[in-house]
This record gives sequence, structure tokens and C-alpha cells, in this order.
Amino acid sequence: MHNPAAEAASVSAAVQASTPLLQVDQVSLQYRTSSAVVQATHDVSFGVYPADRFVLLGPSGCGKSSLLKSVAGFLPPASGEIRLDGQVVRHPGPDRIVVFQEFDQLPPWKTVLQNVMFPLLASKTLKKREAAERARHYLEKVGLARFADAYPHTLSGGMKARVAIARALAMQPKMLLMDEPFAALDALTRRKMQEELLMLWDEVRFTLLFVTHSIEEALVVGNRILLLSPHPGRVRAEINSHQYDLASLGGAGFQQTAQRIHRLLFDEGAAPAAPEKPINFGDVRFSY
Ligand SMILES: Nc1ncnc2c1ncn2[C@@H]1O[C@H](COP(=O)(O)OP(=O)(O)OP(=O)(O)O)[C@@H](O)[C@H]1O
Repeated sequence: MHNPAAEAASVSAAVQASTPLLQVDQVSLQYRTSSAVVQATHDVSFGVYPADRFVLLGPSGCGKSSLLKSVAGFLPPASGEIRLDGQVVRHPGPDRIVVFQEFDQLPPWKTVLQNVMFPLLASKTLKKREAAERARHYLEKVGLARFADAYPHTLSGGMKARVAIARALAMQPKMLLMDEPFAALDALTRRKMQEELLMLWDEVRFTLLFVTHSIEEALVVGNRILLLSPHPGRVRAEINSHQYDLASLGGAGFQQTAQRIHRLLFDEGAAPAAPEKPINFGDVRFSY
């Protein structure tokens, strides 16, 4: 049956989906030290759509963390522009929350609940009672409701990671920014955290920008992956990876894609180094 309201809603959803939430446009990043200027990235462009799990992947020093810092508003581009929801990013803001790998950033004198409430109160987003309610809601989502009154030093690394994620999600940011969040965890816990992150995403559908140098992690966590060339980082290719999850690990298709990415990242002959325009090549967009 014809339903004009539903049709209008689906058209507006389609228009929304076709506009990137985050637009990174020809961004070059630099650090000025007393003796030199270090070029971290060169002319990097990409767009992140609502509910994307967008991964920045590349070798050490290619500027992944610098890009994340710039999106967070801590590092202004030397040239180019970053826009979130159409607004140029100039400063850090509660609409972009960063989760780092150092979970020991959780103040040890605050309980788990107080840790999750803290940014909500400090930013005056909510009053105490509402902040506690929201904090409990997200603690439940990460499976830590029973540990609300525990102190961080009594938690495992994986549990601290979950507190940090609950704390970030409780702010209901437009984007969650994660810089190698699981790198310090042992292999089993890391896999479990990846699984939990995907389950959380299934439920909450947040928009994620995720930095890693692990090809496997990029394929598992991301639905889109931007490959960056070594220092200074340039866009090498963009890959759709929505078909992979933890269950694909070890499968032939997964291995082949991982090898292809490895060649693109480390084999100088695999793709020309100087990027200009990305072209489509199956699920991989090479940059020439
Ligand atoms: N504060 C800084 N001052 C000067 N140079 C810096 C600074 N931070 C990063 N750099 C340089 O910028 C480049 C990009 O660094 P960045 O940390 O963004 O890379 P990365 O891809 O995240 O590396 P890794 O995977 O090792 O963390 C590197 O050459 C690095 O030495």
C-alpha cells in the first residue's frame, strides 16, 4: 500500500546516507619542531558516512594518529579542511570522543560508575541523577552493570577498555574515534574486544573512526578501510570490507584480501606511489 510518509522518510534517509558525516578534504598535516618541519600526511581525502566503521590502516609513521588527532580537533591541518556535519572542525568538542589505548587514563579514585559519569558532568551535558542513569545504561550495554561500584585497579585490561568505551558512548557523540584501542591487550582479549565492539555497534549504530596497523583487525572491525602509504601518509587505496567479521578469520577470501592489502601497503610495485585520482577496481579503489 502507498504510504507517502514512509516514502518521504526513506527518501530523506537516502539523502542523509549520501552525505558524509565527516569530510576530510585534501588534508596535509605537519609538526614544527625547533629544528625541522615533519610532514605527517599529504593531501589525504576521505568521507565517513553515518554508522560507518571507517578504518585508517597503514605502516607505523604514516600519519594515522595524526589524522585522528586532527579530526578530534587537536591538530589543525596545514592545508585542506575537515568538516563534521558541514561545520569546519577547529577545536575539540563533545561531538567527537576519543578512546585511546591507555585505559589507565581512568582516574583510579573514581568508581566505574563515577568514571562514566565524569565527562557528562564536567561538560554540563546532564545533571547528576540523569548522568548516573545514562552511565548505568551504557555500563549495562558493555556488560559491566555489576561492576558499577568497583574501582579501576580491580578490573582486567579488557574490562577497563569496556569502561572507556561506555564512557565515550555515554556522551552520545556524533563520532567515536579510537586510536589502536586494543593494541595493549593480549591476543585473546583483543579478539573478544573486537567482537564486543561489533556487537555494540550492531545495537547502537555509532559512527566509528578506528586507527590500527593490523590488517586483520582492520578487516574484522571496519566496513571501509583507507590504506595509507608510508611516511608522509597519502591515500593508497580504499577497500570495502563489510563482508568480513570474526567468523571470516582464516577463510580463503579473508586471507586473499589480507594478502592483497599487505602487497598494497608494503610492495612498492603493487600500486604507483603518487596518488591523484582514485579509480574503481572491484572492491578496491586504487589511487594513481
Ligand atoms: N608531536 C610530534 N612532533 C613531531 N613529529 C611528530 C609528532 N607526532 C608525530 N610526529 C611524526 O609524524 C609522523 C606521523 O606520526 P603518527 O603518530 O601520526 O603516525 P602513525 O601512523 O599513527 O604511527 P604509529 O602506527 O607508529 O602510531 C611520524 O613521522 C612522526 O614521527
